[in-house]
Amino acid sequence: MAESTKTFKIRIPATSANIGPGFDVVGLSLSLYLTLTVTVSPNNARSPPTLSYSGEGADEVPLDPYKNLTTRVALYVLRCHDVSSFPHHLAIHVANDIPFGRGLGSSGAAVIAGVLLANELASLNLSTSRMLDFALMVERHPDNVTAALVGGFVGSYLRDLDEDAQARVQVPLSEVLPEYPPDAGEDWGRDPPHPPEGIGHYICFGWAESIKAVAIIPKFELSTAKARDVLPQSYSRKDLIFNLQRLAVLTTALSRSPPDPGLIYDAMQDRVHQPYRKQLIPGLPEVTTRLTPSTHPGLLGICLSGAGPTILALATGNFERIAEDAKKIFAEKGIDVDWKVLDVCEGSAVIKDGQQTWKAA
Ligand SMILES: Nc1ncnc2c1ncn2[C@@H]1O[C@H](COP(=O)(O)OP(=O)(O)OP(=O)(O)O)[C@@H](O)[C@H]1O
Ligand SMILES: N[C@@H](CCO)C(=O)O
Repeated sequence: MAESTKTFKIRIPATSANIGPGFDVVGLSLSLYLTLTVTVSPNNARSPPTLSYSGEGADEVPLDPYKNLTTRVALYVLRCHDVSSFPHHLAIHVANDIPFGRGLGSSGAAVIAGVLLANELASLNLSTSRMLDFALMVERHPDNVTAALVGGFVGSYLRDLDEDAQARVQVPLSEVLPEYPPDAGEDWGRDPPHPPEGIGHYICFGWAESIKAVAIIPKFELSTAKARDVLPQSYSRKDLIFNLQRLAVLTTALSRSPPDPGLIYDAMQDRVHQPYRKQLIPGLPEVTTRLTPSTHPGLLGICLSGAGPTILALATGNFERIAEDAKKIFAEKGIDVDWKVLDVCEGSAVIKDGQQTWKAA
């Protein structure tokens, strides 16, 4: 029987990590998506995969599948399962709503897209936990990738690994995602570093339905690497306790209906990353202190989204005023912003013939 064309979509949400005190711990999936439309045609003649992009990042992202983050991650996962190349006649169109380098988890989404792509192309049937292992070999903090994969408001940690497993997760990223030569063929390279089992563990928290996220997105990029470089290597006991106390309260406070603005506003304060990042984001201290539940009824709390520069305001109403007032403060610093009101949404999905065929379990 002749094989038919295989088509499916992969949809990954944006994410906001940290939510104030939960640096590298909590993430929230938001209703802005990276969508891949994948077609594999039934033709055995050798042909390289083709990649096209529309939307955010379309003018800067590499379209060479051996250089693009999503397809390189897919190839890594395939090679770990003895599949040495992409299928012939593979075409991928990426429609992207998630702006690059803004603190909305664009790289985490691209990595999860690569893992799901490999899982579908080679029918690997990986568990959610194993998918997370592969993602964590590439993006080494768990907050964005976990929230992108499983969805909702999620807390995660990296397990203390034994010596051998620890060495495996610490291999340089260049070995996990090598620079493939242009004519990378079936026999390319040596065995890739396989992830140990169960690198990351997570739990999904509740989320009060009335809470939406206002993303105030400055029109400049800040790479996560640069925003991590400004952080200190160690912290005082006082600052760590400050964050731990707030995070413990925040994870439950955001699940309660009606939400308590006084409690949430305080619980979203942070002393671990935001104070150090203000030098990279003009307007950050002003926006996060001048907008409060008293000045802007409906506002619950306000923080840096991920590594920034986006500001995340959690609110039950008054969205436009919150966003426009934040915009005015940024304008005083000469920074133009876009803003969007987003819902907390489900995690990643694979869709065939309009039906969802995979979601995290
Ligand atoms: N859809 C995509 N396809 C390919 N590469 C991407 C895609 N999205 C992001 N990237 C790569 O990831 C880089 C941005 O990653 P970075 O970690 O600096 O920021 P971010 O993930 O948007 O923010 P944060 O981690 O703070 O939420 C882009 O410059 C690009 O190289
Ligand atoms: N927790 C990470 C999220 C960005 O990817 C950070 O703030 O650096």
